[in-house]
Amino acid sequence: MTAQVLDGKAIAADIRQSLQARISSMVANGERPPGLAVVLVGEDPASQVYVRNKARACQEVGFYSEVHRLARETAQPDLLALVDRLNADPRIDGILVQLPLPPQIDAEAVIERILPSKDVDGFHPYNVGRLALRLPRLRPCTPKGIMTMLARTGVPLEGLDAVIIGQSNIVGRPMALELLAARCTITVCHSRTRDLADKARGADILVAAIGRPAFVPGDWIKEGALVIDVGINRTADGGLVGDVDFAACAARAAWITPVPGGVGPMTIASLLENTCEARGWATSPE
Ligand SMILES: Nc1nc2c(c(=O)[nH]1)N[C@@H](CN(C=O)c1ccc(C(=O)N[C@@H](CCC(=O)O)C(=O)O)cc1)CN2
Repeated sequence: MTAQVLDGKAIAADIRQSLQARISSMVANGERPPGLAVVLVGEDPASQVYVRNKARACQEVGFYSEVHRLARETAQPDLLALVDRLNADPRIDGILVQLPLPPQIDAEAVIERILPSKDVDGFHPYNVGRLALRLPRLRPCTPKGIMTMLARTGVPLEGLDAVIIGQSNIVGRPMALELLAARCTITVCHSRTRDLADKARGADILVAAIGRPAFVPGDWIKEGALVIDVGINRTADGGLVGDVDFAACAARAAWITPVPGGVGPMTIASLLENTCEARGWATSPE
């Protein structure tokens, strides 16, 4: 089998186009556009790229947006004070603090300070809890974007065996909750998992979110599987590779996401959708 490529870049462009049309007609009717505040602490090069891409996407669809760039040495009380101001700002529907944060800042304390109704990352315990209860409000962007891509395959997910490699709060854990809600059977693997290759070989859906370049070889892939690559690993020559060996895995999978141009752009598209939802504008279900 040779996999069909799930083109996240194209799906994200579709989503932005329909949001842009919706927002311009709402604004023409006198409505205030959705507003997003993005906060970046420090100069991590990858975070700078993601924040720039988020700001550009906001501009493209017609959001009100602000980027707050704070020094790497910023003290936690100063960051919390900014979050408080953004919580109280009526132009701002969504607040996102780019992760990772420098070591002097407790990321959990910052996330918990954001009003759950403005938590467009979906990381606040309230939003994670609601997802766990199958009563989702604002859903974490990367798993939400992956669910949108899976829906585009047209493959019914119910009853499939899903294996997730990686147990992070940003991807692995909420991904498990999303796929469980879609009635898949879930295995979450991590650094202590035994017989990882055997577990991966049983997967109808394999999500690789481990942060190790080309970690998943072709012979871990079940014939006809859906392979989702969340990895963004920078090579010495400045290129990007995912967590799966793309060519070898594509030879066995039915569907596969590329890196770049797969999950990454969908993360940002989901952020835009979440900001519309935080504004009180429902976006269409996938
Ligand atoms: N507050 C958050 N921090 C982080 C999140 C998050 O969802 N919220 N996720 C990741 C990074 N991330 C979003 O912020 C992110 C990663 C990658 C991309 C993306 O578009 N990638 C492109 C390649 C871009 C490049 O050239 O580097 C692609 O895959 O095609 C968007 C968002 C950690 N932090």
